[in-house]
Amino acid sequence: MGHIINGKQIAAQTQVSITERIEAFTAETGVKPGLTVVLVGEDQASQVYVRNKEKRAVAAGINSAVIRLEATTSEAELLAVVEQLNQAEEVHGILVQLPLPKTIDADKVLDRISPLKDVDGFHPINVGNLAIGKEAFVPCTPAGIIRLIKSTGETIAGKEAVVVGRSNIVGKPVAQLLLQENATVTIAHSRTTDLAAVTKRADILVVATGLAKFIKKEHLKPGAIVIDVGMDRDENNRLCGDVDFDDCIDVAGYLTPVPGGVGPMTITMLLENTLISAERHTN
Ligand SMILES: NC(=O)C1=CN([C@@H]2O[C@H](COP(=O)(O)OP(=O)(O)OC[C@H]3O[C@@H](n4cnc5c(N)ncnc54)[C@H](OP(=O)(O)O)[C@@H]3O)[C@@H](O)[C@H]2O)C=CC1
Ligand SMILES: Nc1nc(=O)c2c([nH]1)NC[C@@H]1CN(c3ccc(C(=O)N[C@@H](CCC(=O)O)C(=O)O)cc3)C=[N+]21
Ligand SMILES: [Mg+2]
Repeated sequence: MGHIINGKQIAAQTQVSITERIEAFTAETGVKPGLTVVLVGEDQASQVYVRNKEKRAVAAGINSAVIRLEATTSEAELLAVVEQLNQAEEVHGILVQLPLPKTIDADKVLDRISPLKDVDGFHPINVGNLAIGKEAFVPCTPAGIIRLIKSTGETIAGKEAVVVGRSNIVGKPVAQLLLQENATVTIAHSRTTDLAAVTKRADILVVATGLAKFIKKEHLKPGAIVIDVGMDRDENNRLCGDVDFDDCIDVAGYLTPVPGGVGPMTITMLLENTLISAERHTN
């Protein structure tokens, strides 16, 4: 029987120490870290994330704001909002919730967020700095994944790590971080021939496909650390991951559940990035 990695608990514990750092920072400087989330349209899933983020940011001592814009908002209007936030002194972190409506060019919007306020780590400057090993805002989901892997007490260096998925927001940056931790990294995707042969090599398997219960025990090396990034819906419209939890839990060494795994840790990392940004803007 594999161990369940309790992301919810680890996220809460990590938030305690971030909250203490924020209290000390605010006591010393008189500045409250500020995070503004921009939500365009009514994407159901995004509404849930935004609500969770706001609650936890406020609890951590962060000045949290949400700008809700109609789905019909034009690209020019959104760019103007971003520009205003870039200029606003009390705003240290800007997060534009993805996906954006198809009428808006998301890359263009991400380009316009000040890299110094880009707490998502999605701006090309931060992506580039991460790739060359310089200081950067590290994307929250990948950063949280590394923390969850480390929580097992297993070492990453020298291990075979396989990432399934190559998106800019999860697959590619988590592969970069695993490489920085000295894992031997393979990235698989929809054009991979014989996926199971690749994933079976993994001591550490990170899955970010968006395909409900896609990974089965046949994909796993016994004892592997398995990180499930998916936020999917099963046949009963219940939240589930990309990994078939019940099928895999007896073969995996460690497995993250959905919900209660990667998601809560993502939010904790966002709070930490907001604190880091406030410190950089203030010192
Ligand atoms: N918990 C959290 O904090 C977060 C959760 N998520 C969730 O993670 C999941 C992935 O998100 P995201 O990375 O944005 O997804 P994308 O849809 O952007 O990327 C999915 C990736 O999976 C690959 N893929 C699709 N089908 C297969 C297949 N049959 N075999 C192997 N690879 C395949 C795609 O390959 P190709 O490139 O060839 O098309 C692509 O690279 C979603 O469920 C999302 O909701 C996302 C962000 C944060
Ligand atoms: N600019 C941008 N940055 C993101 O980081 C970003 C984004 N856009 N768009 C959407 C994805 C997805 N994402 C999640 C964050 C937290 C949970 C989360 O808190 N999940 C909880 C609760 C889920 C629930 O109850 O519905 C859990 O898994 O236990 C999930 C998903 C961030 N993303
Ligand atoms: Mg995507």
